[in-house]
Amino acid sequence: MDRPVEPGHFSACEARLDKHIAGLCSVDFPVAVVLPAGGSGERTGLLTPKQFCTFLNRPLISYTIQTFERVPWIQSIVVVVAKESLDLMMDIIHRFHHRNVLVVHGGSTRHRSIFNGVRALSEGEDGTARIKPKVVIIHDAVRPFVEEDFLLKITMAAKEQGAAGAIRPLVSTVIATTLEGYLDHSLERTMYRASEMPQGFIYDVIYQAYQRCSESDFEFGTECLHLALQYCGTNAKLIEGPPTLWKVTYKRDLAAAESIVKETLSQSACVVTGGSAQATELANALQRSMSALDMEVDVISDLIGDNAKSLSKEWNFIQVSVHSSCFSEVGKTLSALEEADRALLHPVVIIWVYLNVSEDDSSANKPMGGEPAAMMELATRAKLGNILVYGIQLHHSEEATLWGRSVERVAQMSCALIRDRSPALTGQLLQA
Ligand SMILES: Nc1ccn([C@@H]2O[C@H](COP(=O)(O)OP(=O)(O)OP(=O)(O)O)[C@@H](O)[C@H]2O)c(=O)n1
Ligand SMILES: O=P(O)(O)OC[C@@H](O)[C@@H](O)[C@@H](O)CO
Repeated sequence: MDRPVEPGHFSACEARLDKHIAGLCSVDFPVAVVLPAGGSGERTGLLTPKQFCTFLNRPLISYTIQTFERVPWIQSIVVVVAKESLDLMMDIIHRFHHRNVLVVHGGSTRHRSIFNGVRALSEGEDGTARIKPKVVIIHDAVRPFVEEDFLLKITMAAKEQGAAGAIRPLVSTVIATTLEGYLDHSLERTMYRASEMPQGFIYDVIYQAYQRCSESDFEFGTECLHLALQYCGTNAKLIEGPPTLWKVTYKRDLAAAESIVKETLSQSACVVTGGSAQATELANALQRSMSALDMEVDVISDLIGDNAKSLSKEWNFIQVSVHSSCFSEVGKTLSALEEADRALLHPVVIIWVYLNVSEDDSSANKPMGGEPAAMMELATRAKLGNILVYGIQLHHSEEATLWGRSVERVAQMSCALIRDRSPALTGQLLQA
């Protein structure tokens, strides 16, 4: 059953098409994507199909959809899911504000699912005709890491050749076995490549290939490029892709995918000083220490005016406070991030660094302004909005060596909190 996601679906597509005509994109013909996501993910050993397994509070398929949504010359995305997952898929589209996505139900095999998706691009369930794309990209929904420039290569090659596919070198030798389970012979590895995704096709090529292929193809086949050659005489252009094209197949691949996303979120941080001299001194010292830890740090006084642009491009904020009533400063950053809906797709980190500048050493380890309970309350509210708030307290020292060590500890703790993004430590008051 087709589930048009929202009114204006095709008008949004036409708007994107206008962008092509305006020459703002290098692709001047309609392109659509089919994401087969109707499998059960048996090889993960998990009850939840891998495309719906979550990491960093989002299901795997949402990362893949987001990847394609960011490509301006792709008009629409068809997601093919099992009938029992239709409602879950609609909920994911709604929760993460995915647009230009059409959901159709899959089949008992990958080829059947893909054909359902391809067909939906030219005909509605009630048989009404739809504006079919010139090129259709087919990409497994469990391959979240694909770059726009490679998609462009595949798309342009498909337009020229009729079909194109991503390949990768084999990492293990392929051998032929006897019926008794012994080695028959090994294949010359340099003669072979692994067929990956994305693949691209002139729409009519893949549509006709599926119309002509056999039941055996539908039941046992795994290669769309083969169908194009076998049934349409279209020989695909093969393009070696980057190593990021791998497919989530086993449970460990989900952990690998989470690690890659965390790494992309942890490249930089923005230190907000509030303008005080001591906070700025600490921020500049942190910038030096954290850059030595491969974290690029920007230092600003506040998040208003021109500085507000940091809210829409940064995933990590370090708020340095020297006043006892410091919650209000973190509260302001929190409200600005919530207002910008910044944490919709990825968790945002706020590290609240309380620099105790009092001369009285006895106050060195007293809790920062306000009670830790208030800190925990603020962090608990923030976590509901996918914003992770951590606290670090340090005492300002005039003694250079002591001060240097404190700054280094804050830098290391901040990098660790940003890179790990653990919900478990939110609201904690750590001592540097
Ligand atoms: N009937 C099917 C089977 C698979 N797929 C999709 O095809 C892609 C690649 O297939 P694969 O990695 O084999 O996924 P599963 O079939 O789910 O995995 P398994 O073989 O471990 O069950 C996945 O996005 C999967 O959801 C599909 O749309 N319809
Ligand atoms: O074989 P699986 O069902 O694990 O996954 C599908 C893959 O085979 C497929 O994505 C590529 O080989 C390209 O055709």
